[in-house]
Amino acid sequence: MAAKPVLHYINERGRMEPIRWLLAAAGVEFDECFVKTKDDLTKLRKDGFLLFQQVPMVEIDGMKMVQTRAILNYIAGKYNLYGKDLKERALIDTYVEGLLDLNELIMDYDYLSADQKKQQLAPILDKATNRYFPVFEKVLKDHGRDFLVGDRFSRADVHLFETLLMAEEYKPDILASFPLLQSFKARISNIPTIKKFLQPGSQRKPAPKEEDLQRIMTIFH
Ligand SMILES: N[C@@H](CCC(=O)N[C@@H](CS)C(=O)NCC(=O)O)C(=O)O
Repeated sequence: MAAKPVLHYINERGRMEPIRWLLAAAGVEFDECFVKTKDDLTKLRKDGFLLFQQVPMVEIDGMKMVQTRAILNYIAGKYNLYGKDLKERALIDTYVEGLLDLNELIMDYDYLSADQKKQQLAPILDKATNRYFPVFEKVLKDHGRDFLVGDRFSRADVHLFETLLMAEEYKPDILASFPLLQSFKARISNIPTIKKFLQPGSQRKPAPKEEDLQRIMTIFH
């Protein structure tokens, strides 16, 4: 049996969370080795495990992979979540890049101070509601299938689902004017691997707590 992938990152969602989601969606079990202090990060660097001195790093299939997108691409390709041909892959990439842009806004928001958060939430929610979600509502309408691309579940569905859940944390009724996104969410949440990852006690991470922000910052800066 192949070794489980090992994920090296802080015990927070950040840049690793889409990787956790994709592995979970593919039904792949993984282990996590948390970077808890600056010394832990320094050790990984000294051991030569971080090509650009950064995490996320994922040990998988004998490789020590860095760069979030490269890791996601590998997992998606390996577990058939990357479309049936190059054109589907191009479409999936387009959707995923848009979603990762939005995801990054939310991730950066998670690490702001309480004061900064007050100012920054509205523009992020505005972008989600007026720029990104209408695109996916229209894709679902025009495509008329259960999934965003082709006839099967792909990484685009996983990233959209993850992003919808995150946006709802900050505005629970954010999908009110997107009926197809609501039904998409209900459908995807019933896929067994996704259902499992949604259960309490899974390796899914919540938003970082205010009291942990300072400690997290000292690891990276
Ligand atoms: N492009 C990289 C960016 C990785 C990155 O910025 N990682 C942060 C943690 S989330 C880090 O390791 N920061 C320390 C540093 O850049 O020295 C990726 O997507 O993996």
